[in-house]
Amino acid sequence: MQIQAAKVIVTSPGRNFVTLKIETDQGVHGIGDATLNGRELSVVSYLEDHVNPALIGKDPRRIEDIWQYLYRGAYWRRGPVTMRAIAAVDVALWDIKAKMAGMPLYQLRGGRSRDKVMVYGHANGSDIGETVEAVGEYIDLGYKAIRAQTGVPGIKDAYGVGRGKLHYEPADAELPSVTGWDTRKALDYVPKLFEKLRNTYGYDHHLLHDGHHRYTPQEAANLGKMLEPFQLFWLEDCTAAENQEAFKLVRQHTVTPLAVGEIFTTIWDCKDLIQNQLIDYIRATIVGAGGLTHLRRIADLAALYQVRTGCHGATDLSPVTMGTALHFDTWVPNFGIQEYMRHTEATDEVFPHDYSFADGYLHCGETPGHGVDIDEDLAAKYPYKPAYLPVARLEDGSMWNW
Ligand SMILES: O=C(O)C(O)[C@@H](O)[C@H](O)[C@H](O)CO
Ligand SMILES: [Mg+2]
Repeated sequence: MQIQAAKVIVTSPGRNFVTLKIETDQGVHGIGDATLNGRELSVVSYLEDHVNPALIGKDPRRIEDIWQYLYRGAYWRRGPVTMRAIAAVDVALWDIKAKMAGMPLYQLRGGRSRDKVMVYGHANGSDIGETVEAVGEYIDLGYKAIRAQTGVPGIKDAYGVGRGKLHYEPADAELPSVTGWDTRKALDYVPKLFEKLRNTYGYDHHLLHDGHHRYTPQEAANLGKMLEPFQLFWLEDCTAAENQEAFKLVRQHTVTPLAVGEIFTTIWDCKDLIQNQLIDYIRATIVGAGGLTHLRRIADLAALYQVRTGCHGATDLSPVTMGTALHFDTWVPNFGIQEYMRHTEATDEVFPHDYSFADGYLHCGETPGHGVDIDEDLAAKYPYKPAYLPVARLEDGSMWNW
C-alpha cells in the first residue's frame, strides 16, 4: 500500500482552515487539520514544500515511522509550524488506518472508556450582568460546564469577550487590532463575577476561567486564592508557561485547579509541570501537539501523576481536530473535559462530520475513521482571507500578552 497524493486545501468559511488530504493507491483517503491561527500559510508552505513530496510512495500504515521521520528527520525539532504539519499527516494516516479497519478511531486506541464526552462552552459578556446572563443561556442549553469571561470596566476589549454568542471569534482584522489590559482592574472584577455566578446559579455546574497568560505568578496566585470559595473546575493559563517553574509559586498559594497547554507543541513543554504536579489539567490537543501519536504520550505521562486531559477546542481548530479529539477523549483513561466552541454553519457544511452534541456532552460517531471529511467544491468557494488575533497593550502603551 502506498501514498499516492498529498494535497493541502485552504478554505475560509468565516475563518481560515488548512487541511491536508492524503490519498492512497487503494482508494482510501484520510484528512488532517493543519490550521495555525494567524500564521496559516506558513504551515501550507511547510507541508507543500517540505513534507508532502517525501510522503509519496510511503506505506501509510507505518504511522509511527512516518511520525519519527518527520520529527527527527527535520533536525529542527518542535515549534507550532513543524508540529502542526506533523499532526496533519499523523491524523490523516490514523483516519486511513481506521477506515481500512472498518472501525471508528477510538476502537484502534483501545476502545471506549466512557459513553460520552463532557464539554464546556464559552459564556462571555461585556460586564458581569451580561456574562451571568450568558452563563444562564448555556445552562438552559444543557451544558454541565461553562467557561465565564467578562469585559472589565475601564479595559478596552478585554480577552474572551466575543462578538457573537455561540461563535466567539476574535481573529477579525487584516492586521492585529489593539486591545487593552490592566491587571489591577481585572483582579478586582473577576472574583466578583464568580461570586455573582455562584449566588445566582448555585454550585451544580462546573465553572471555568481563562487568564490568557495575563498575570505574573504572584498575581495568578492571588487570583487563584480569591477564586477558591467559588470552586472552579479550573483556572486556565493563569500565567505564561514558557518557564514551567513559574507554576510552583502559584501552586504553593492556591488550591484552585490549574490548567495550561493550548500553545504547547510537545511533551517537553509540560514534562516538569506534570512531573512536579504543578497542574491538574493538560490542555494540549491533537493539532497543536503532533497528532494522536504524540498527544497520547503526553496523556500517558500525565496519567502517572493524576493530571487529566482538557483538550483545546476553540474555533481556530477545524472540525477535523474536534472529531479526532473526541475519539481521543472517548478512549483516554485520564479524561478531564473537552473545550467546545461551536463552529459556524458554513464551517460545518464544508466539513461534514458525525459527532453530535446532546445535553452537555459530545458524542463521537461510529463511522470508520475519525468521522470528519471535507467538501472540496464547497471549500473552494471560500478563499483564504488574512485575519489576525488582536494584540494587547497596557495603558502606557507597553505590549502585553494577548
Ligand atoms: O480557547 C481558549 O481557551 C483560548 O485561549 C482561545 O480563545 C485562543 O485564544 C485561541 O484559540 C487562539 O487562537
Ligand atoms: Mg485558553
